[in-house]
Amino acid sequence: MRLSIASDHAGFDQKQALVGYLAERGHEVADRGPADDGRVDYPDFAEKVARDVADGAADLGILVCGTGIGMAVAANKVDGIRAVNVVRPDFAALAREHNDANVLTLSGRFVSLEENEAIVDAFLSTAFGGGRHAGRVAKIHDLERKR
Ligand SMILES: O=C(CO)[C@H](O)[C@H](O)[C@H](O)COP(=O)(O)O
Repeated sequence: MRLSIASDHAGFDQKQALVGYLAERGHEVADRGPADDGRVDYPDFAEKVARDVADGAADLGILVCGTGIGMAVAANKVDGIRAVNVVRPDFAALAREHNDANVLTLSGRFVSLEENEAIVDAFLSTAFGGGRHAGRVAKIHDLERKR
């Protein structure tokens, strides 16, 4: 799978670890930064990953900040993005199956790396269910045209 990943300073250590974790599992990983743990603003990095996904350069995106909340809020401002902030694996699977979520945002400060790896595994291994969910996802995108 082609993945785009980024963080802010609060998610940097886990982002670095996840890049290796995902590459070891055969994914093509585009690390969109930052390159060190210096203080940065999460919207700048959320936009990079969100645009990779929205433009089709990546299949799915992963963002890590302190809570994952700021990254989700920012990424969802890009048309076509359905970013979800997830702290448990079953929610990650449901976000893919029901919501066709295309960006996963993680907490680097409140969730362990091992837990986040399990969340990522669930997210990447679950397909969109379609069916009754497809019309609901289409209605989400109708909202973009009403902005
Ligand atoms: O946006 C966030 C909270 O919703 C992220 O967790 C950020 O990483 C956090 O705000 C960064 O905080 P800091 O005090 O500037 O390190």
